[in-house]
Amino acid sequence: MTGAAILSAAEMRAAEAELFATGIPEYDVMERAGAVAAALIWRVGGLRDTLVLCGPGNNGGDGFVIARLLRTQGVPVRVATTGDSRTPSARQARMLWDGPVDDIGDTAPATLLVDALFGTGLTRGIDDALASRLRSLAGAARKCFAIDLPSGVSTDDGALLSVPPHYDMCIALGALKPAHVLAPAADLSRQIVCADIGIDTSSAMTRLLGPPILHAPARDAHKYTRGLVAVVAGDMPGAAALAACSAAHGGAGYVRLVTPHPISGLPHAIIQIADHEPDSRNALSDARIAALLIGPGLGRGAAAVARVRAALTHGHPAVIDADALLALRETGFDLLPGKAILTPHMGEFDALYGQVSGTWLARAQEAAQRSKAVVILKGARSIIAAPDGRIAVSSPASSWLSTAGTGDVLAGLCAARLAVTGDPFRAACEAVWLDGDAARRAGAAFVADQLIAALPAAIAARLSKGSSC
Ligand SMILES: NC(=O)C1=CN([C@@H]2O[C@H](COP(=O)(O)OP(=O)(O)OC[C@H]3O[C@@H](n4cnc5c(N)ncnc54)[C@H](O)[C@@H]3O)[C@@H](O)[C@H]2O)[C@@H](O)CC1
Ligand SMILES: Nc1ncnc2c1ncn2[C@@H]1O[C@H](COP(=O)(O)OP(=O)(O)O)[C@@H](O)[C@H]1O
Ligand SMILES: [K+]
Repeated sequence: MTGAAILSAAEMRAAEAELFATGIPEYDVMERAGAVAAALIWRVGGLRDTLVLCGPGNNGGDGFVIARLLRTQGVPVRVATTGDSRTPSARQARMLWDGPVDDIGDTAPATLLVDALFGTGLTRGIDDALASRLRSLAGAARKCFAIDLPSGVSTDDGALLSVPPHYDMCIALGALKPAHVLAPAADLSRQIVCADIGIDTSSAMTRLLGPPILHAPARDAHKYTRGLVAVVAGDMPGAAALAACSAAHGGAGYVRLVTPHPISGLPHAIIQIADHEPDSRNALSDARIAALLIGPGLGRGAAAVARVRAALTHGHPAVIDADALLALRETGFDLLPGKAILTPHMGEFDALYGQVSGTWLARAQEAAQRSKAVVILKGARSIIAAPDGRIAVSSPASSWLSTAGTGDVLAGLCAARLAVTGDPFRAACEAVWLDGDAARRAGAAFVADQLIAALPAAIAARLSKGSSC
């Protein structure tokens, strides 16, 4: 899996412990962290007067290193603290700082503010007086930097434990944390930069969604080897039509729309199969179907549940969306094929899985394990979870996606990528990435049809070198 690693506070501590076990002293890692952060602040802030706020733990220790290194560059730096430094590394960093140390309660503001109060060690909301002092110093500064995390956020779920200010840059140390990718904490910083401090993150199971590498069809490809997608339509044919078009533009070799009523206005390339049998038996028994999509416009009630049940008996790799997700409440998850992608938005997620506790990452993970399927929890940032523990979190997508039919487009795209790759997690990751990129290309106020039109360009941009189009 590509994309920057996302580690929880406990995983970060374990990764640091592994690094220390190789013989690297903890303080050296703090120096490294401070050096990378100071270089980033120097690049943005230059010689402007700077106030570094240092807390009692190692986050505060990072702050003392940053202050010392900026000072050696000639930056006028002041440090203000909440009190004593409580860890050995923080004390060492403080000892090496030879400038004055103010009390945070009465220090003067500066042009640049560096928040090194609390990082992954925050256990509860910071008290109101300190939180309000942080906000007023940040409000008086021209630029604010958060070291590792904005002080006052919960590392593992992105909740705000107190009311933090907004930052121009958050410098994540060693790895991203869930609070860097989950709202509301993730929305506090205009820019989030991850600083390499020597932590090995190669085995991280949770990652930011990275750009996929796609391949043009093989030289000897034909429509069936490229992937046959069957889309099952229902009561509202428009949604299935959108999904079918999306599958066709998403790279499938052949798209069949199995529909009870002929749909006009579709591209001729989409083959419509009249479905006069309620169980679609003949239309779906073709062993060449590489991905089945059911849900967009399906409808609800006993007939829809029966249709889902019948469609899934063929065992084709499947994408289950919209109304078909609700039907799964009746059928249970055992009906799902070995390769399946479920695409609930938050409402469908709650309806399907009930109240699952924990962070959104943990909830998506538990849902994937319970249903033994890849789950895309859709939202401004979508979470893609596989039953084996892998999770990818997308960067925020264009908010213009909040328009009717874009879920159908994503479902069709998932089906196309599933048909092409045969790998549900990879397909889901590719689909979410391409969907987000197509939305960016579609610009403002697009409708779902225009999102589909932008898919070929999004795919072309991710083709591997050597792929011809
Ligand atoms: N362990 C390491 O080697 C490294 C740690 N690093 C830094 O260390 C940070 C984690 O350090 P710590 O574990 O010391 O934790 P923090 O520095 O985030 O904060 C912990 C301290 O704050 C106190 N505290 C927690 N919640 C509080 C609250 N609501 N009000 C007042 N005090 C509160 C705790 O009692 C403790 O003294 C990371 O975020 C990162 O910035 C980096 O230097 C990289 C290396
Ligand atoms: N505010 C937003 N910012 C970014 N993406 C969004 C936002 N709101 C919705 N989306 C995306 O738009 C799509 C909407 O899907 P869905 O709710 O199923 O819509 P529909 O049923 O109308 O097709 C999902 O891919 C979701 O991730
Ligand atoms: K901080």
